[in-house]
Amino acid sequence: MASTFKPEQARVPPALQLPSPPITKFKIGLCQLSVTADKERNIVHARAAIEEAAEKGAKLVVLPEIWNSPYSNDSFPIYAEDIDAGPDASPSTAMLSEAARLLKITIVGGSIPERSGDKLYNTCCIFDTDGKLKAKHRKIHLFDIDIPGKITFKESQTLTAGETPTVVDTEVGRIGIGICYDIRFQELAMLYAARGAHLICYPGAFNMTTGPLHWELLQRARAVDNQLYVATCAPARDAGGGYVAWGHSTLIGPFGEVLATTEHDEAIIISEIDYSQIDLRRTNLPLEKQRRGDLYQLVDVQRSSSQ
Ligand SMILES: NC(=O)CC(=O)C(=O)O
Repeated sequence: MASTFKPEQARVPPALQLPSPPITKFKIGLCQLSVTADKERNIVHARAAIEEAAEKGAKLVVLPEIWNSPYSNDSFPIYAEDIDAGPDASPSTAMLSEAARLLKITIVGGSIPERSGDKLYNTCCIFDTDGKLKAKHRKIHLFDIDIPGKITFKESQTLTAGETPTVVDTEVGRIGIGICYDIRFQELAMLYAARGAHLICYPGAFNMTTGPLHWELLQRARAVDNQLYVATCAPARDAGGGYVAWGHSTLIGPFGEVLATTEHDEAIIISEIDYSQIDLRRTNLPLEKQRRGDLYQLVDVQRSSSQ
């Protein structure tokens, strides 16, 4: 079969010059929240946590994956909101927008089940300091796994996968977004690095089987391979819930170092990000210059098809 693939067009250029965001040193707040079956309570609770993080100096606040609903295929259709239909149809994102505007902070709003037409997505909304919705990331890689006797979960029973990687320019830098299972796919993180991201945020809800072995390992791998910051935010553990989350929200630096983390209870992590560390580590280890583009290359499908 004839191929239309043109490697010379698809080649990813060396990592972009890092853009200069308005602030390069700031506090991030990771709100590891308890989530219940009561959506209204979840919204009020998330708002209080965002306010507390902002009070403690956070300029960027990150929420967990699926923070307004239990994490289950039965719940997704019931709790889903039509984000594009405006604040009345989406009380969860209306709250995030208002909080971002009033507190003048950037919010990476974890994720909620989104209804769009007859489809459901696992969607993260990013709000700017003026409360505007800057971007929406729909989980690209659905969590379909089967580890017999341990955990079987198939998000694809109810959810549709997103089609677009998301990189967004904010007051606190260029941020790439992934949701939970997206962290397992290193190409996505490489793509974000090539597009000049300073930070990748992964709202995520790993579980008691994969969490202990993979959660921190994957975060550190994404950070050290791409020499950027990685922030994750998980729900707090409910040992009696249907899906038991691993917790352990974390901030990783561009040298692969754990800068801040927590266990599985509710917590608000406040930690400092300093983007000068990215330049420092890229000078110490000039991986980008040493990459053997003559032997292997990453393909940015979107960029190559728009050329
Ligand atoms: N819940 C997820 O999307 C991912 C996860 O738990 C895993 O990859 O393990």
